[in-house]
Amino acid sequence: MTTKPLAFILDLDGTLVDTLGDFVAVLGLTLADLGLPGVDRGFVERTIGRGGENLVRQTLAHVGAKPGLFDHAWALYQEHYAAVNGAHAAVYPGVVEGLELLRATGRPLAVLTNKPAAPARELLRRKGLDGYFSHVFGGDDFPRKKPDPLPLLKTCEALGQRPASTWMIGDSRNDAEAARAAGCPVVLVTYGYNHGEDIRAVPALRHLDRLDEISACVRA
Ligand SMILES: O=C(O)COP(=O)(O)O
Ligand SMILES: [Mg+2]
Repeated sequence: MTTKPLAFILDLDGTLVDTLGDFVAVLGLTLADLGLPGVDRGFVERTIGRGGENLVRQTLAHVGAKPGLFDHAWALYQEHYAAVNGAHAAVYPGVVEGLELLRATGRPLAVLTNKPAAPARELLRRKGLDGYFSHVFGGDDFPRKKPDPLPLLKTCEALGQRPASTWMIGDSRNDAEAARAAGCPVVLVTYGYNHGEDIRAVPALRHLDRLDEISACVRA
């Protein structure tokens, strides 16, 4: 039996906000600066979710860049990301309604993303979502990122709740693996990015097509 949720941790990219367009634009600008060929949207969609550094590394390898370019590429990427952040991104349908439902439970909500904390907080602010969360943690707030359980355990600690009572809501097996290892029940949304694989194959308490379908889980 799953314990009643006393707190919620939500992923950002692919769960709250569709940021694929931002990643595509930022990588395009970064690669153009480096005189390298661009990458297609499908590649970006399959590769996001493990943090920006991983995305830049995978992209450089994908386009056959010479070794040793990472530091320069990462600096350019971060500069472009700060400028573009949110311009090609949209809050998914059902997210505001879902956050309202979660807020109405009176339980605290946190964001835990692999995106660095500064652009994550700025994106939430630009999209009007920042008011829902007591804590926002990014990929650079802890020594390890999801799918490692450490960031989830630290977020539970900050929320003052045991992992068994803290639900993780995410869009990828990264979130599910981190949650399982931390001991948090997991709910998965079906509309995000899951490394090109069907998220329904990943075990979860529930798979939601919209975040506001969470009402069926929290009402009981
Ligand atoms: O990889 C990223 O930058 C963000 O990923 P997440 O918000 O889905 O954790
Ligand atoms: Mg995600």
